[in-house]
Amino acid sequence: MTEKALRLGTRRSKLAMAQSGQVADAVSQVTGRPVELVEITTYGDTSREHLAQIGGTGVFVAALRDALLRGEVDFAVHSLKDLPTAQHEGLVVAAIPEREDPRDVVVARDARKLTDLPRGARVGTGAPRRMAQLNAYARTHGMEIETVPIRGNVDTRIGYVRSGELDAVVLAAAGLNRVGRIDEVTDFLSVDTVLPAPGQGALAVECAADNASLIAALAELDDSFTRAAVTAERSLLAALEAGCSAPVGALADLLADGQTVKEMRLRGVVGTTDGSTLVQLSTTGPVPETHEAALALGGELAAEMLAQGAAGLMGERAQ
Ligand SMILES: NCc1[nH]cc(CCC(=O)O)c1CC(=O)O
Repeated sequence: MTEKALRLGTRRSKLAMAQSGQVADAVSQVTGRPVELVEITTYGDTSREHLAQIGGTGVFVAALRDALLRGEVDFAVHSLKDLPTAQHEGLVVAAIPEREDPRDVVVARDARKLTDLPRGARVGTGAPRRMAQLNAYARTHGMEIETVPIRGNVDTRIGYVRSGELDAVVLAAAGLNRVGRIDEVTDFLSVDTVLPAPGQGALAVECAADNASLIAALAELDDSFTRAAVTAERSLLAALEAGCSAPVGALADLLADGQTVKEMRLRGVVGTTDGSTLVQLSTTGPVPETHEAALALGGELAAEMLAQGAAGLMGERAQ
């Protein structure tokens, strides 16, 4: 007799289906149960407005969470960078699997890199965080680029380059990896040039807080370092009182001495979308052993950034 299938709620975009499918396989392996994908449409999928205009964080996750709370599905997979930082009543992030490449990348015509885009190049991105850092880079490197707000799925965005409407678009490497289009990248951006969004490249597997047996099974997919890193990054975002459409970048990584891991470093950036002002800081501390320690690392860096005027740079944020 086969066991009853677990129901995985997912958006139907190619990216969501790819990452849900990946987690479905892993969950099936640890539970020995089949996993069935249940497609759910979210406001973020149907709205034509720019993300920054829709405003609220988590437009992509609200419908999935409703389905979880109503018991229509057993668990859901989110891109962690789209997940609001506030804990949601009745739900728990039961697993954060190992993060993949957190970097942003460029897909440009003529195989160009960011540094050899032509004068006046039109570069598409809907993220204020990317605009701020790309414009700051251009200003300090004597380049002239025009950042153009776009949205849509990966195919749509790359389509603007293929059609000649834009010279380049900036996307997350992780998303391109998941939909099998990483070969089209023409430049992997150093995180010193563009710091990724908090949680970028990581997934969150969420389920009902009272489903103890599923929580225990999903825990096997959890990667403790990724969890500590993204917890620190998201703590920084929360302490800046910013959301996923704010011009905030954050990345935590490990500093090692040979084979020995020494410390965790957390880097943060906030800026105006025109790139005229950036507050860019980093801090290091012992590798957090607890959730509270990871939160504290983000809180410390946020306090330093706020002391340097970070709050005043987020006036353009959506909410
Ligand atoms: N902004 C939308 C979004 N949300 C998650 C990803 C994929 C990368 C990830 O999971 O971090 C993307 C696409 C992108 O930013 O290019």
